Amino acid sequence: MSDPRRIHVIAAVIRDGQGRILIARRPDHVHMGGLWEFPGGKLERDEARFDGLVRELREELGIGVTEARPLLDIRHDYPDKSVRLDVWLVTGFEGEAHGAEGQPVRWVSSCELDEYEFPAANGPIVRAAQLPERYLITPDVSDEAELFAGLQRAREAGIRLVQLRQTGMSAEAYAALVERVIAEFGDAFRLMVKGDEAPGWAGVGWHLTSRQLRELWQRQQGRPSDAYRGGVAAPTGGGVAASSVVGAPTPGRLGGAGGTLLAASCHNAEELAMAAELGVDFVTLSPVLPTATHPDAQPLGWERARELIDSVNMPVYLLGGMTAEELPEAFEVGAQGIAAIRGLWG
Ligand SMILES: Nc1nc2c([nH]c(=O)n2[C@H]2C[C@H](O)[C@@H](COP(=O)(O)OP(=O)(O)OP(=O)(O)O)O2)c(=O)[nH]1
Ligand SMILES: [Mg+2]
Repeated sequence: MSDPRRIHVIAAVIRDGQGRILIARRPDHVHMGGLWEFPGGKLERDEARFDGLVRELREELGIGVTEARPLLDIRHDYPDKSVRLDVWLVTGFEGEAHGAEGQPVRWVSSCELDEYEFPAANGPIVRAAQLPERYLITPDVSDEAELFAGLQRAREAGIRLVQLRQTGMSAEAYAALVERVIAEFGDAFRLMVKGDEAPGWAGVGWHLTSRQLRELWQRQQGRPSDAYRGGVAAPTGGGVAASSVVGAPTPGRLGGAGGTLLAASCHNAEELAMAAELGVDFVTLSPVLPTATHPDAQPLGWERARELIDSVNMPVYLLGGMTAEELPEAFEVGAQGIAAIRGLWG
């Protein structure tokens, strides 16, 4: 991050009250010209990050930022220049956004982001813009009615990303349960499932255990990308769609294809590096704080979590002792948000 040749760029995912996101088209003659982007530009010498954000959005869109927080901080090396893309989520602003420098701008839904061509570095930014701040992992419950009641409460609480985690079930019983959840909740959730192979339901994502991550990473060495995504059906639309960023580096990439999310559970730098190489859409990192379910595990703590998040270019959900109260701190260390079982099970 301290490399003086790396250009520090502030970019903004601006979200309006209807959840639409503003994108702008870069002029033809500039670096990455003609591609769509999240508005922003180079931080000036000795300028604070938030001040740079405010200045850029005033210059480029004629708006005054009133509410914003860090969303994702990534590094990318283009052949001709290296950038740090310091991306903020802007949820409050004054004025009407317009292309103040004559550039075309467009408000689009998070799914529609997939239809636009962005610079190669933007894959994880598009994903971060599409993913919510809370990731619910379902607890083991004694009966299905309890599970469905909890999912209903989660839907009412605005939770949109859910991992159906039911341990001690046969693969067949689990698959039948997934189908009942899809039938009941449809597009209300972006559903992530566990299992030994990529799920075959349209739009349902696959959350790898760290053991599966390692195995897939080992098998993937020297293999063409997408070798393990066979059987994943085409997206139905709705919910958070994974994007296919044209021009993105594809080696080893598994995530995103066909609108299906790929995620992995990580606990250390090595697992994060494997997840990054596989090109997963997002990860959970745990345990951040001590938890009742894993009393023996050594928690990472906030500062180690910050360092680990800093080392990768993808959205990270912090897991382990998290509740909605920890969200501000999670954002502060650079996380996408929090993942939790009990902490989000209202
Ligand atoms: N603003 C923005 N820049 C991006 C994105 N993705 C991406 O790779 N970049 C790169 C392209 C450029 O090399 C750099 C941003 O520089 P810029 O040309 O927008 O800088 P600026 O607004 O300050 O303009 P200027 O000083 O060159 O006139 O970051 C993105 O989504 N938004
Ligand atoms: Mg700019």
